[in-house]
Amino acid sequence: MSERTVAVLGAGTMGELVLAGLLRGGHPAGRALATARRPERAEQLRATHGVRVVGNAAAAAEADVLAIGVKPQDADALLTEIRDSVRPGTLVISLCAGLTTAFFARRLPEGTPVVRVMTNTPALAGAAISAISPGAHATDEHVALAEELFRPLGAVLRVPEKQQDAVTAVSGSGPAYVYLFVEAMIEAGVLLGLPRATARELAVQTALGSATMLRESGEHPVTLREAVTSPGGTTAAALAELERHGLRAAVLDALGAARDRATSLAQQNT
Ligand SMILES: NC(=O)C1=CN([C@@H]2O[C@H](COP(=O)(O)OP(=O)(O)OC[C@H]3O[C@@H](n4cnc5c(N)ncnc54)[C@H](O)[C@@H]3O)[C@@H](O)[C@H]2O)C=CC1
Ligand SMILES: O=C(O)[C@@H]1CCC=N1
Repeated sequence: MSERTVAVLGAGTMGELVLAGLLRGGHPAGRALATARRPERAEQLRATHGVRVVGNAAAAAEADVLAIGVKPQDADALLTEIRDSVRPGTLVISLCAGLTTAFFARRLPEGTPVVRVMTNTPALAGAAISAISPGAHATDEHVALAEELFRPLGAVLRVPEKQQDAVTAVSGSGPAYVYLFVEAMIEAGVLLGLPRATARELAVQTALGSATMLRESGEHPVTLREAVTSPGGTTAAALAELERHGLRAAVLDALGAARDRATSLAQQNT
């Protein structure tokens, strides 16, 4: 990867995380480009990362790998802008929720390899999970390049493209569900009389510890939950309330809604 020039087109929240990961992984800043819509944003990217910030067409003409970090609704306009500048064999990597590799292929020169990646914001802490799917013209080598680009952000895995909308529902949007749950635990702690700082420390460390246990023990969540739940005890009382309020059904419906939204983004942007 280090001998290739990588451009992040639309370096917003996710694009900047990809850029930062690339540079953290030792990629020379001289071989990294970014594009931005606002001049202040361009200046910020230059100052923070020491990369060149250029126009979309110039980036597309120079780079060997293009990471597309714009919102799904902005992808069509961006692709129209760069189409005539993309060189044969340039690898295009989409970060966009919902949009298919076929959407990109239709708007790029014939045969352009496209790889679709769904990552998530814990990339900021090197703890993302990035799911990678090759499009029609992407080879194993292209997927390996995408893996190399996303590995500094955290874990990577390959998934068939037809699973990407479900992946988006689970892990792409997933951090928001976890933050909501932790936020609710903090508020509940405050309601029970704990100082806010104490409630925050207890809730955050409990989320971190529980996630660490899930990963390191390899146990099923049910087994870990049962180990916390004493007969007639406090946890059983709490879990009964969560079930009574339909937590499980709410999660099923929420992830279904996220998946459906990803699918409709694709339908609105064919
Ligand atoms: N935020 C998240 O947690 C995740 C987002 N994604 C996907 O990543 C993509 C980006 O999302 P965010 O980073 O959250 O959005 P964002 O709004 O922070 O970043 C998009 C950036 O693209 C820029 N942009 C738009 N059109 C442009 C153009 N023509 N030329 C240059 N720059 C342009 C915008 O100014 C903005 O800075 C989306 O497609 C989203 O579906 C995927 C996984 C997680
Ligand atoms: O909310 C969204 O549409 C993006 C995609 C996954 C996470 N954030």
